[in-house]
Amino acid sequence: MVTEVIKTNELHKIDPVFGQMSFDNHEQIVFCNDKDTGLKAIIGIHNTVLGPALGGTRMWNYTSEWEALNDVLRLSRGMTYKSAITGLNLGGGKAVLIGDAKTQKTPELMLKFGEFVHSLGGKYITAEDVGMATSDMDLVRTVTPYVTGISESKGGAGNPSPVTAYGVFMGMKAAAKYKFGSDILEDKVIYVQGIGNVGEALVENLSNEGAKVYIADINQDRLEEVRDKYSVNIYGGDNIYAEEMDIYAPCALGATVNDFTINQLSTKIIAGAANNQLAEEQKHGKMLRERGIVYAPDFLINAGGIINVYAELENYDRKEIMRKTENIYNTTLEILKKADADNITTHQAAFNVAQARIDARKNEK
Ligand SMILES: NC(=O)c1ccc[n+]([C@@H]2O[C@H](COP(=O)([O-])OP(=O)(O)OC[C@H]3O[C@@H](n4cnc5c(N)ncnc54)[C@H](O)[C@@H]3O)[C@@H](O)[C@H]2O)c1
Repeated sequence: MVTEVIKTNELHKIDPVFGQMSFDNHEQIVFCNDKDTGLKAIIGIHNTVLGPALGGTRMWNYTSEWEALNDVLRLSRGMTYKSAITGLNLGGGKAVLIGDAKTQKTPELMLKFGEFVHSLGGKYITAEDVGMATSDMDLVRTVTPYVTGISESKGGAGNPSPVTAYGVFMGMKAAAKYKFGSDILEDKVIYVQGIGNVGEALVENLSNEGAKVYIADINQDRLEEVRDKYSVNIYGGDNIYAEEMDIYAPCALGATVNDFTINQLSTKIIAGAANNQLAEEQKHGKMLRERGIVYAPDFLINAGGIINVYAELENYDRKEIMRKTENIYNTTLEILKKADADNITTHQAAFNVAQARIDARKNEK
């Protein structure tokens, strides 16, 4: 990678970290580098008022360091509010590894990353995210206890994705109840964008309920595999946003609700697993509200995964995990109603509840 050295007399124009829009009073940002393994990672610790900052590690082939930094800042902030609204005693953190998970993720690199996590003494606890598998967390566990999402055979709660998908399914049902008066998804036209770990498990829940499911992904093999397994339809068009549908479920990467897509959207509900679906929370939240599209806040309905990994820290069982995840239905319905009553966006309504919990704890201290 060729990097230009910024001249010191130009530095003031850049404000590379604290000046970023996505920098929202993060407590700590850790840049990790290891020449031998090629590790380049950023750990973002947004807020630890409620507890240690827990959030997954994402490995992605970012086009620039700016993109990686922006991603980790947005993701770690999201974790703060996700844990807060879910009632967990956790703060918000996240890590990104810069590189292609398929070709650059080696055991040595993961171990080195684990050492960096360990050096933070438990202030940040990691788990899996895009580009990571349970086996990677098992490896990290050999160098630090500050990791969750490890396999069941090693005492962990296993892959969180099916639990995340179940929570999204619950949130989607609540949004349907609010919008259509019934939470039955049979015959509803639902587009699932991204059929990875969470997307596939969501498709399973939806097809069991008899929804008319369309799937989209950049991976053709995966599309065929999931279509054959659940008898769903592969989306063959080139602009998913403009398709007439009841529910759009973004389950790939974030920011798909943005200036380019929002006016094309022809859906009644947005409910999916991807983090940070709104490119700009205030602006795009408002635009969705004006257009009458019900948005089930991502950080609220995709909390099943964090509930699952939290169980590893608190030693609660599968039944309790599923009970807490099922409760996403009730919380979502409350938030949608509250947004209406207060005439604010659903994102803002969820955010306010989460922030109030953080503020209350801060005042207790
Ligand atoms: N795994 C969890 O428990 C969990 C928890 C909370 C949130 N999330 C979020 O949910 C999303 C999916 O997570 P995952 O674990 O299933 O990841 P994954 O890597 O298993 O799956 C992502 C899928 O999206 C596809 N994809 C990527 N870019 C795409 C595009 N432009 N259009 C269509 N498809 C595209 C990929 O090919 C892949 O199949 C991520 O945003 C993640 O942060 C996951």
